[in-house]
Amino acid sequence: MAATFRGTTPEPPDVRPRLTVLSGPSGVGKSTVVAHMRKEHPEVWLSVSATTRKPRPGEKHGVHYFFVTDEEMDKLIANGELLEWAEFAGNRYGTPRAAVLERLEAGEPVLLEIDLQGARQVRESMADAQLVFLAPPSWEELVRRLTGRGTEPPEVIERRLEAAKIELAAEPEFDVTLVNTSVEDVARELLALMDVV
Ligand SMILES: Nc1ncnc2c1ncn2[C@@H]1O[C@H](COP(=O)(O)OP(=O)(O)OP(=O)(O)O)[C@@H](O)[C@H]1O
Ligand SMILES: Nc1nc2c(ncn2[C@@H]2O[C@H](COP(=O)(O)O)[C@@H](O)[C@H]2O)c(=O)[nH]1
Repeated sequence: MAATFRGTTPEPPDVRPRLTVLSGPSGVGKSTVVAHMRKEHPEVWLSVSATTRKPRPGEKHGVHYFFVTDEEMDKLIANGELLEWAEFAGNRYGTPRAAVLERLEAGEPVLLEIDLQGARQVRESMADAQLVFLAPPSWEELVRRLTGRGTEPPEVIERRLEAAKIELAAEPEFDVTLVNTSVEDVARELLALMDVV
């Protein structure tokens, strides 16, 4: 299992945090890992974010995101309905607060897949959250994955890669780093960190 941990394999804490945040540069494979993990462990509850980004082909409202207008996002923010929110590569994204708190209250394992700015906000508001950084095996592989996904035009890829440089530099702020060489290995390690298996 230690194969994809960078640095020392962390000791399991005595009391596991129940909220886990998965972050990492765009294209590193966060959604792929989470989808793989939830196929076998649907009991892991993944927060569905609100975003002003337009849906990609195949993305469904309420499943992949709540796709909202700028005005709707303004209201969510103004009404304090988001646990955290950030602007990323020209769009806004945020985590609906109520659903997360309900699931935590019910004692369920809760996962957020969000960017660095959001992870920092969660660290501030929920000190016992576990912050996991997903790193690419190399910069070249990150570029290959983001480009190869084929969902963004070149100028958006450029913006995301600029953001990726900042995100990669912030790796030491996280509790654990997993290197996404193998989706299966990382999914298994994430489940273990969440105390699901
Ligand atoms: N371990 C891996 N090896 C090879 N390719 C991978 C691996 N993990 C993910 N990928 C591929 O990399 C691309 C990006 O993955 P994914 O969309 O999951 O990234 P992401 O981190 O969720 O991106 P974003 O933050 O932009 O939403 C996809 O085409 C996916 O199939
Ligand atoms: N701070 C937040 N970041 C979020 C949230 N939901 C998703 N994200 C992150 O945005 C980027 C881009 O996502 P994409 O779907 O457009 O590729 C990526 O890093 C996501 O993790 C959120 O609620 N808050």
